[in-house]
Amino acid sequence: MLRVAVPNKGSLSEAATSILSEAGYRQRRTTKDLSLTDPDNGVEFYYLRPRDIAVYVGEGTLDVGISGRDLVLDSHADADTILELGFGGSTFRFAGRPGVAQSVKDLQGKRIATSFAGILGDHLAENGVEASVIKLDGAVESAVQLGVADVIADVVETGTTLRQAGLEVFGDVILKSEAVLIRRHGVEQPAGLEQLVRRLEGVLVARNYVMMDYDIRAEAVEAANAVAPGLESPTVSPLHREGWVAVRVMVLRADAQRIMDQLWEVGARAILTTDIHACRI
Ligand SMILES: Nc1ncnc2c1ncn2[C@@H]1O[C@H](COP(=O)(O)OP(=O)(O)OP(=O)(O)O)[C@@H](O)[C@H]1O
Ligand SMILES: O=P(O)(O)OC[C@H]1O[C@H](OP(=O)(O)OP(=O)(O)O)[C@H](O)[C@@H]1O
Ligand SMILES: [Mg+2]
Repeated sequence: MLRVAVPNKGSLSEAATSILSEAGYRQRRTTKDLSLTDPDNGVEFYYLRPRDIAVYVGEGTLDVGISGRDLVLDSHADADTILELGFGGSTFRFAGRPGVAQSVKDLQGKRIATSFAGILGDHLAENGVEASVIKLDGAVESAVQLGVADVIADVVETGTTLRQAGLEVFGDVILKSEAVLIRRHGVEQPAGLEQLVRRLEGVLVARNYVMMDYDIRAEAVEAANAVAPGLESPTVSPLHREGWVAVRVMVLRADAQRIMDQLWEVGARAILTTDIHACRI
């Protein structure tokens, strides 16, 4: 059986369970369950902290897992990203009281609080900066006010927590993160992984794309294809009405309205978009 690690708590937990359910896998009913077997799909799920998932997968104890890119890099786990999952997006950034520093270069000799000592240490070393790293478990934003650190390096999503603590980001984004599916580096592909990846890719496509149908005069099809070329090639079918065809094409959900406008401009009519429920590309 394929052994899959799933975040049990925190920001990634709910979205990880939803994407697996959408991909047709059984998921645990209560948050107290530590593991769950899905015999029909040949998969065992283990519910663990996402920081620990990087370690289990890196050690080869579990075949694959869902974690955050930042957590994987922070733990220096021997794991590769197989698939970016499109949720749990965040940035990892420096922040401090207004004016305290402009960039990482200003941090020589400073005290920096963080829960990501691995990423911070790597970043300081890359920039040739020596600073003292104060390792905290959470609520890092309070470290400045409470006087244990001069600045912090922390996960920033909306920036609300920073603002509440009277802090501002400074310097470049250290890392952009999102939830990722990981497996141990350099081992043979475990049985069942290909199916899991294909199913998850199917969910991502169904989430990110819509199906667009329209009617157009045959001579305008090329112009319409230039606007919406589809993933491979649009399906063009004859219509009963002479000189007209029906076209079916997948487009990015985020671009759908703009593409409908442009298709209309080149002569498309009866333009419809529909959700894709599930797919294999
Ligand atoms: N707003 C957010 N806050 C924290 N982590 C976030 C946020 N958005 C996305 N993430 C990502 O979630 C992962 C952290 O998950 P984890 O469960 O360890 O912490 P958490 O969500 O802060 O949970 P906890 O409540 O235990 O602090 C990281 O990959 C991080 O980048
Ligand atoms: O930019 P924002 O949208 O405010 O989100 C970022 C904050 O959310 C997380 O904290 P969490 O609530 O997980 O608490 P923690 O610091 O104790 O982990 C993270 O550590 C930041 O503090
Ligand atoms: Mg947290």
